[in-house]
Amino acid sequence: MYATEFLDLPPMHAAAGTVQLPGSKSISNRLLLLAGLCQGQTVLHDLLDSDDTRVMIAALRQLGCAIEPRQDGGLRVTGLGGRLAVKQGQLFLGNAGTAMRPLCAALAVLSAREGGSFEVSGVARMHERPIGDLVDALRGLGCRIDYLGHEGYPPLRLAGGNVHIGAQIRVRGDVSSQFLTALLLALPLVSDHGAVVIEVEGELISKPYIEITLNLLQRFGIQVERNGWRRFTVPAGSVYRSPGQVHVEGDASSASYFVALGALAAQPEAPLRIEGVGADSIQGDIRFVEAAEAMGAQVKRGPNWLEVSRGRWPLRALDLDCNHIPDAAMTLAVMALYADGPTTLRNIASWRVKETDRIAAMAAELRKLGAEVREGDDFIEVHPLSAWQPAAIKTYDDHRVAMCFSLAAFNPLAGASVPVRILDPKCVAKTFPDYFETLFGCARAHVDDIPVITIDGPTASGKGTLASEVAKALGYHLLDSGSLYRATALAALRQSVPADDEEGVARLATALSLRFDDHRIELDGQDVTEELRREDVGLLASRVSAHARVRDALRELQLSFRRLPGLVADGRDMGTVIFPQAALKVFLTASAATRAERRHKQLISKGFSANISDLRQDLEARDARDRSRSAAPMKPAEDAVSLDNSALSIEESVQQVLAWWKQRQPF
Ligand SMILES: O=C(O)C1=C[C@@H](OP(=O)(O)O)[C@@H](O)[C@H](O)C1
Ligand SMILES: C=C(OP(=O)(O)O)C(=O)O
Repeated sequence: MYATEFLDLPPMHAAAGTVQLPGSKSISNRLLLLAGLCQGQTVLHDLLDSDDTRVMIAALRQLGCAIEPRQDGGLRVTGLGGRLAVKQGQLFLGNAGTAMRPLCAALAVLSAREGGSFEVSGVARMHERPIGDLVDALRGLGCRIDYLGHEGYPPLRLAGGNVHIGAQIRVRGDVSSQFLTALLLALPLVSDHGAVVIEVEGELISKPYIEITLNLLQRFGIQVERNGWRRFTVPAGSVYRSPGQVHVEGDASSASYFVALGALAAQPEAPLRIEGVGADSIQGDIRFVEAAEAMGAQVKRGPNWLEVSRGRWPLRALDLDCNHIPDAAMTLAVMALYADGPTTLRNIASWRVKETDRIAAMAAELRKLGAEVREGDDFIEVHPLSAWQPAAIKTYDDHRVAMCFSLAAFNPLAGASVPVRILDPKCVAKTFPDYFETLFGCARAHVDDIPVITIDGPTASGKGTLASEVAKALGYHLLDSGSLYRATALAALRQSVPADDEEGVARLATALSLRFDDHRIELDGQDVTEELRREDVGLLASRVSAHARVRDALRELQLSFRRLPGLVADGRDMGTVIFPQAALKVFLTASAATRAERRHKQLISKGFSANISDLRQDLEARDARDRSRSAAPMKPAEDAVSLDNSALSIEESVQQVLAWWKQRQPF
């Protein structure tokens, strides 16, 4: 996951390959609750691992459910058997509507029947998301529920009561379908003395989510009778029965970004393949595919996969009632930028009470890109875009805003070439923590569009640390080019190839088998991270790196580090030879005395003995050799900015480089 302050998406122009979807949020949280309420054990496979499911799991554990990971990746849940194991608790449910609403209903009826008191809360936005209709329905049933903040909103206290199932239970359905879902999931708990009838008042929205609820209840042995969308009956004596093992299908709402991407950027002969959902999905958002087809996507489907490519171009504008696909419809609003006329998405009033006011958020951010947008209480109209502007997209802690706006970075397909900045990209953790990694796995950009920052400088100037910190702050890849020369030197040592055998060392360099993994480096399958830092390896690296053929042999490997979303490369010739077009080149220096001192500290802390003046002599000799070699001598690029960090902390140097970088961005 990118936990950076922002993530800059360079202009991208194509997509291909295969995407594996994370599990469905709606299915995962329903299954967790059902497994938690029923008797015995249930093993859940391919469950979504994200903020929304983590809060649900944590809450169920607090309530006494044993939830353990299995060796095969499944999660074993031991249910409560419909009874409270714990009578008190304070549960934090983040911003997960699928945890807040159903857990409230379950705890309200359980505490009313068995006694107990539970406080449920969430993030600040959750305390602005309505729950009054559900509370009214549960109070009508005899549950005692107190508002701890504002009337109609969490946090709540669920504190006993006296359940009487006689009259019908009424619930409004026009603000969120999750209130009805919550009742359907919880009311089997009180069906022992008779059937429970739920009447829906007002127009029920987001109906397909009710179908998911009914489908999963059925898997747990509960057959709800349904009369249209008005009346639902939980039969008398309904008891949750574990199906033993359940598999969670991929998330259809998460699929929407890749279906859209295929429609925009995948060629028919190499469609984007999406695995995890398909024609057999029980999620309503699978019908996003039809909307994408209406806009021009070409889609092939199997039971649990989709293959999507561009059909019609530009996309065909759409006028669509999106009530049945409230979440995926946000993706259409960004696709609309690539259409042949204004697209109108209707009947989406519920957008206003979700992770943020989504109609307002989409309108504001689309306008930042330059789009003309009209919004009303329950619709949004988006015009296609011709004059794209680079924009820093605010994401309002809303995963879907972050994910759908990533599609705006494909503006080269509409004749533009501007980057898109996604602020606070970690908000995708709600349902798809690895969204951007997945996107970069299948998106393509022209190599010249992928930003590079080079940091060159002499030994012990601190460029490795600086580069690594800058890369971390921007979410970019890191190339420590020195490590490639060190690895070549180590290979030469191991295979007894003399350092002055240019041909022999170059052959080794060409055939290096290296693997980089989270700051560790493997040579021939063996972790050599520490060995590469040895002084003798460093000195030998300086010698072998003077050979032009060795440098040539490592060139392609270095270039291959330039991948989405960007690269920070450190070394001695990054800005002069390997990435001469880099947008920011830093030449880092520090006095020889400072560098010798740093190296000395480093060695002592690792338990090696060292002498400062010897170290200083060594590094001055090395500087001289690096500067005077004929192949790619170490020198600042003409357009490099110099940074002498002798008197700077690491943090200060990092901030300086980031400030230079930000100045060069168009946002
Ligand atoms: O029941 C569910 O799993 C959901 C129902 C929908 O909410 P509304 O019914 O509030 O539209 C949807 O937006 C949400 O992401 C998940
Ligand atoms: C509305 C959403 O979430 P929640 O389940 O919290 O309602 C969503 O995921 O788009």
